[in-house]
Amino acid sequence: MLLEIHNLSVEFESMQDRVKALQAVSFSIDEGEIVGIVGESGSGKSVTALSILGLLEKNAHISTGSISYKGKNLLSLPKKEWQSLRGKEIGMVFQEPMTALHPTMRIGDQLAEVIHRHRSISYKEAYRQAIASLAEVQINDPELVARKYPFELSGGMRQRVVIALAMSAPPDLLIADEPTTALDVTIQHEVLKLMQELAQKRGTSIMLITHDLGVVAQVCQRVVVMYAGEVVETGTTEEVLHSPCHPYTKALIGALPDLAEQGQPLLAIPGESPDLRNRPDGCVFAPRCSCSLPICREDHPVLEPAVSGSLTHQVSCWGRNQ
Ligand SMILES: Nc1ncnc2c1ncn2[C@@H]1O[C@H](COP(=O)(O)OP(=O)(O)OP(=O)(O)O)[C@@H](O)[C@H]1O
Ligand code: NI
Repeated sequence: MLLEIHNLSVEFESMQDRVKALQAVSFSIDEGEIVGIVGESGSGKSVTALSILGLLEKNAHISTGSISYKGKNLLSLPKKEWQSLRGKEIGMVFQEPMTALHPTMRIGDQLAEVIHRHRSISYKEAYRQAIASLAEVQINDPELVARKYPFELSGGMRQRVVIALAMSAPPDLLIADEPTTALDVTIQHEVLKLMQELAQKRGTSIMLITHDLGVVAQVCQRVVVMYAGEVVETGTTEEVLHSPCHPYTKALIGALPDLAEQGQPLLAIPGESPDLRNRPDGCVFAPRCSCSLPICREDHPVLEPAVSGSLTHQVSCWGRNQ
């Protein structure tokens, strides 16, 4: 197993209150696997990503759990070691490519600089490889693009450059937080395909955060469904999308006209998400659930096999056998 998150809980503290953003999150990512993380806004997807990267804000407090990467718990690693994994072994791509790029540095130099830093080769050779990596992310005329500044490129081109940057080390794990949300649908498709191909070629695992179940259907082998900072269901893409078990997953999928179609953001389901400052004792989804039982308001369910004996398909729901 490349990455194993176990029982991870994260709280944000402020003067007034304490927001429990993640509650006992557990899931894993295997070598070469693309795992989709889905869930409505505020469900804790980005906090999970930032926890792995060691980029949580100062007011965040990891109250329980471990994040084991290649068998080492990142949370107990010296800060320096964790930092050196980031950008090298663990790459990242975020929604807004501009944040990853230096605004006043030419594309070719940015890439060459990173490549030069991670490998023991001359700058000249690194620049040559930078051009090659631009070609690899299917940028036409890479020599020309290498001389441009980020603001001179379209959003889709910029995100390709960021992917080239993230893949240049190359990483064993790529954490992509809604990498294509800001792009238009046809470009989204191309950029995703590109990430998928690069990952396959290099054996890179991807943790892909997305709002788009069509994207999951297309590129992910496994899915983790999050709700209010908890994993409520997980399984192979086939299991989760075709035999969803949790009422929340069912609601998400039921609201979609066509799963195979990309570019359909998750629709809002009725009701409000729970107050993360004051988590309910029972199931977090119970107040919005159309099939809740008396026990759902009292006791917290845990992840258990969705059908008896299943090792992959797990769900946290008292009504799972009904
Ligand atoms: N620095 C912070 N201080 C306080 N609360 C925070 C902070 N960062 C995140 N949170 C809270 O943690 C919860 C989870 O946020 P997160 O950004 O992980 O959601 P998300 O699933 O990525 O949502 P989206 O789909 O909108 O990106 C939210 O309720 C958010 O308000
Ligand atoms: Ni997010």
